[in-house]
Amino acid sequence: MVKFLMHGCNGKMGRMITEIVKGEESAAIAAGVDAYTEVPNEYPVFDAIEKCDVDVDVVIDFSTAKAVDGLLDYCVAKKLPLVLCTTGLSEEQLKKVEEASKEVAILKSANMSLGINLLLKLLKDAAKVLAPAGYDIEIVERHHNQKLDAPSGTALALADSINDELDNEYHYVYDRSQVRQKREKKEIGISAVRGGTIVGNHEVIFAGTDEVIEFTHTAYSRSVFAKGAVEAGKFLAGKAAGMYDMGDVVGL
Ligand SMILES: NC(=O)C1=CN([C@@H]2O[C@H](COP(=O)(O)OP(=O)(O)OC[C@H]3O[C@@H](n4cnc5c(N)ncnc54)[C@H](OP(=O)(O)O)[C@@H]3O)[C@@H](O)[C@H]2O)C=CC1
Ligand SMILES: O=C(O)C1=N[C@H](C(=O)O)C[C@H](O)C1
Repeated sequence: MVKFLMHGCNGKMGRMITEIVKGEESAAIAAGVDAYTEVPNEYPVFDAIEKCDVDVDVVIDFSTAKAVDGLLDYCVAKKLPLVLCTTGLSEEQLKKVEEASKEVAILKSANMSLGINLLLKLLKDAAKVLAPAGYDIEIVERHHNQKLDAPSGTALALADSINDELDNEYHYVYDRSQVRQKREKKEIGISAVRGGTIVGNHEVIFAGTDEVIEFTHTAYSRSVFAKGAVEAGKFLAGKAAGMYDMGDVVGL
């Protein structure tokens, strides 16, 4: 039985994971951490990770970027593997994640769904053919009105996957209202829409002369992220220090 510490247990994702883990025979949530502790939970909940003294095997995190520094310190101190799903991390925090991964296993992924992780691969093939043929690349993401970060971590991961394939020669343009010139060839435009309860929608557009190819992924429920996170948690238990990704879990 793999015992999870659910970091951000009372948020939208934390609650979804709590429900999904109930149907698991090989995993359970042993403790939670959340800034919001005014609701009853089936497991002990702490209002700060430093206070958590429950024995666990893996930490699953869906919280907020400002909580990630303390989380990394805790995982390193307790030698705990970490499934890091929070998005919107700063450059400094990303470096801290790399440093921490020298001490513990860290699986960092902006999107735990199978569909997006497959798309990360498919886009490499598309970019290899379409970018040299002069197609412009644009990404549009849509999310609910409670989301803190923009653009989404997934949009950035999709752009990075394409850019890696193109020798990292492309730069990202987030706000065209400030760009008083025509689009450059080697740019990836990234636009964010926020509204209502949209769970998550990502479109990658390759626009050529008289031809457009679009890849679209839509999450209709947070369960696609939650199921991926639970699988990742089970996968990471007992793993050696290092950086892992969802490709390692789903075999991509
Ligand atoms: N990788 C993936 O597949 C996915 C990633 N995400 C990312 O996960 C994160 C959380 O998303 P979501 O669940 O929708 O957000 P929510 O805001 O619904 O949940 C976050 C929870 O974390 C709590 N929190 C705040 N500070 C701390 C702290 N110091 N320690 C522990 N918990 C804290 C919040 O409490 P309070 O509200 O009181 O501040 C809240 O309950 C976001 O960054 C989002 O982008 C989301 C979906 C999928
Ligand atoms: O905040 C969300 O809700 C989501 N965040 C992730 C991101 O920033 O990419 C993943 C998913 O799209 C939902």
